[in-house]
Amino acid sequence: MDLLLRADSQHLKAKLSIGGSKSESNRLLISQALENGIKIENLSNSDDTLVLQKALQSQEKIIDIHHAGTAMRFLTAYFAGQPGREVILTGSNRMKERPIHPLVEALKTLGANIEYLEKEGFPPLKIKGRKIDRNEVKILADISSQYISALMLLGSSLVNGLKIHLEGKTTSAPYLQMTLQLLEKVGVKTEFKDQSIHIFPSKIQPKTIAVESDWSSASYFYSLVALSASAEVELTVYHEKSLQGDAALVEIYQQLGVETCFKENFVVLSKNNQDLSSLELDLNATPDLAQTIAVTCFGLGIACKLRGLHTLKIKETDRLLALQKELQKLGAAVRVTQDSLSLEASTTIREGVRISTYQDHRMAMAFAPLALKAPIIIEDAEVVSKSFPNFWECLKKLQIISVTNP
Ligand SMILES: O=C(O)C1=C[C@@H](OP(=O)(O)O)[C@@H](O)[C@H](O)C1
Ligand SMILES: C=C(OP(=O)(O)O)C(=O)O
Repeated sequence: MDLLLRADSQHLKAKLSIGGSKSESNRLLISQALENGIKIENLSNSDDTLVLQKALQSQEKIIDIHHAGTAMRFLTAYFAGQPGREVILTGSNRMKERPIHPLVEALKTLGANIEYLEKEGFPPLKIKGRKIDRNEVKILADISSQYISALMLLGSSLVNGLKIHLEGKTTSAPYLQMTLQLLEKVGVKTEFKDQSIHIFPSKIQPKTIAVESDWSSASYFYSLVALSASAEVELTVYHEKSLQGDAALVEIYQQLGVETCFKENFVVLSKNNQDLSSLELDLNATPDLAQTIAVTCFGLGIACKLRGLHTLKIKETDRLLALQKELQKLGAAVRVTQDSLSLEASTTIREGVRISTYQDHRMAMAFAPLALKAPIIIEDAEVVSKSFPNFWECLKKLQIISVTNP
């Protein structure tokens, strides 16, 4: 389904309830599978969470996690440590191109039995679960933090705990902190010192945990507010103290003219004047914000230089190339390298351009706010369900009107 989007008003006013964080939800689902007394409130309704939940309940031999990176990585470690269980873990065509060898090799050194069924180093995998009693492992930390979170979650179930030594420059570091803090919340003792993470032998506690709403999903409303004439947009449930690294939005978008006011369990976003002519950021810690920020800068006519983006090439699509192609269609002058994107300030935005989304939810959601500047067509708009199934409903509440299959 393609959607033509146009804004009925440049003034945004709405109260929106955003779904639970998929990252927090997916970690807690693994902890819950290990200790079923754990209760989760405000669980994400994203496809990535539903697919993980279904996989954990399934007794089937073949488990297909589609596009969900965290599900693929967390389940690889989880099933490797389930004695007597044998599964084939597979995913979408794109998932079969997303590397998993650092995690598989680390698990094998711990004694796991895992085979690659197609291409060496990539899903699908055949996993024969075993009791894992070795307790020390090293892993490359610069490709995806999800491998390390997967090991930490497994470590919380091991009788001897687990010591994980990180090699190379850590990418997406706040996601490791999120895993550690959620493990602590369910009673697992952890320590992260220098380049080593220690998960101490612990008994997971049957706690009730409330998931905060998803800050990556909030980014699209920050972009909308930045591109509006004026705004008063309430988003629930958010707190000033977050486990999610993408809460860094608050500071980043302050530079782009968005003010955040924290209330009891929600935030109010409003529009301030900004006179920035260019923005330079290292997004190594917050890769999921890159597309939103690049598009906001384009819409505001601000130049930007975004660095620390090497992981974008192995996400749902090659996000650097996808951004470059689609921004160019709109008239942008943009260059990309293996790990950066530079955008020149532009004064015009072409109208009625069809934006391809490359089966990437964030391509659809990052470009949608440009409807405030010019009518825009988003192709395969249903892709948003990977992380944010209610996204288009929220846009409707902000009077961004959509026409189906233009
Ligand atoms: O652990 C997580 O929940 C995630 C970690 C990040 O991936 P990488 O560590 O692969 O960058 C992020 O991009 C992804 O959306 C969610
Ligand atoms: C990269 C993402 O997800 P994953 O790696 O879990 O598929 C994302 O949600 O932007």
